[in-house]
Amino acid sequence: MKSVKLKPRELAVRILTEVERGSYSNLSLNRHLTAEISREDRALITELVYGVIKHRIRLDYVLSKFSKIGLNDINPIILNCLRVGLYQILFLDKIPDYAAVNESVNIAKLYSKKAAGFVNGVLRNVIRSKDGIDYPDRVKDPLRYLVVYYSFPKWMIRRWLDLFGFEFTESLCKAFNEKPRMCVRVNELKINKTGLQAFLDKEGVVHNPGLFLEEALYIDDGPPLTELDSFKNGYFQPQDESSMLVARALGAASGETVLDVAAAPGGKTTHLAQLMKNSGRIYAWDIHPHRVQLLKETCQRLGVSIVYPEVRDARVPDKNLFGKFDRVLVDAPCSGLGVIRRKPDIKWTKKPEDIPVLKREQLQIIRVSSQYVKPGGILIYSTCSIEPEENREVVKEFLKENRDFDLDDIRPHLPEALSADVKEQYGYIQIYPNLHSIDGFFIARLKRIR
Ligand SMILES: C[S@@+](CC[C@H](N)C(=O)[O-])C[C@H]1O[C@@H](n2cnc3c(N)ncnc32)[C@H](O)[C@@H]1O
Repeated sequence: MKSVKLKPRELAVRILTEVERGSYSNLSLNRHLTAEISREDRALITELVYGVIKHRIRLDYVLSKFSKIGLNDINPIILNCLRVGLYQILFLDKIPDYAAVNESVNIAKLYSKKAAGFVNGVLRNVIRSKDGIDYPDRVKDPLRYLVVYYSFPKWMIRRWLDLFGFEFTESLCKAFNEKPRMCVRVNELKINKTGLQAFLDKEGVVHNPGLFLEEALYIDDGPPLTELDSFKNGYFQPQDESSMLVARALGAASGETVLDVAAAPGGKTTHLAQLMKNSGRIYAWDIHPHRVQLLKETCQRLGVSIVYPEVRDARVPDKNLFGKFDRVLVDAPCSGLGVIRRKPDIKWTKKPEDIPVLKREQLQIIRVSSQYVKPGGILIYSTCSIEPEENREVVKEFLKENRDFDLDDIRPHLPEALSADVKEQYGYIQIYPNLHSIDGFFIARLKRIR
């Protein structure tokens, strides 16, 4: 059966079933959302897939109250039919409840009449009682309430309650469940901002200015980005504003020699090249060959010619390069717990035991990479995580064992609206989606003082 023949909800059920079997949701969506599918249908399928992934615990909690069969005993495809139907009933106002039920029943019919009857019965029962669903008590059992109502694994909520307390954790959960806006960076090597805005207007794209940065634009509606001529011509690069702050914080100037040790797919490398006006040299490494290939393609599309990509393991030191770089960027592999808005699978794929493993790897990478910085040079350490172990603890441990480095004031390199949030010692910033409306990120600026 070819995907293009499937109806949007059928396709959503199929993608969700693939994701449960181990596919990444974004890759599965890209594979199935072919050009033949209308813009509206693509938007609906994406909404249903991400919605069900984001709200899985809450959906299953409600279903288990209305199903006589235990959820583990339901065929995975039928269970996803139920989840897709329920997601529309609970979260999408624009779809009438009866339409959501009928569509799920029709998909179930493809499997068996009995399954269709079951789906119909469960969803109709939910509709009758949807305003009186009994969730865990917010005051008496805050942990379980947050887990169920916002659908996060218990270990994450426990960790955040310890770190931030209830109010902040709840607002963090809400922000992570919001639909992220698509942000792009104007590629000033090829076009200026007004030029790009005019081009996007002609392509029927609805765009709005960045929240913090001149070079950022939000794309709020329009055709799929990668199909636009403005994309193919390399006039912009999809990138969140948080991620753009990293290259800004490094502060590289034209003509300098820069090393980016974990560079693929190249969002920050190509931003650096832009800030350096495509003059100087950027050595860009990544451990994964297929990702280095992506980086090369991005450089080519954006007209960046000062990047020297290489497949390399940043944990392995290269003595010949010690002290050779004006600036080094360590955009470390991390848990990604700051970007759950964009990658909801992270809720279910990351485990608490991953964090100490990542921390060890991050420390290894920063220790080795710091040796490439010239005396007086700058080292940036960044992650898209909000976990202190991967962030300020890595920096703290690194500084404790490296008297050659010190924190350097990051504030002059940040937009004013954010520099106010930099805490004493002024060397780093932690960005949270609930406070700043951009992805969760950590950026530390260190200087080699000896
Ligand atoms: C956060 S991502 C980098 C994103 C990139 N800087 C950008 O802005 O597009 C981290 C990268 O580190 C790479 N990586 C993981 N372990 C590595 C290692 N030991 N050496 C070099 N790269 C590594 C991963 O393949 C991944 O591409």
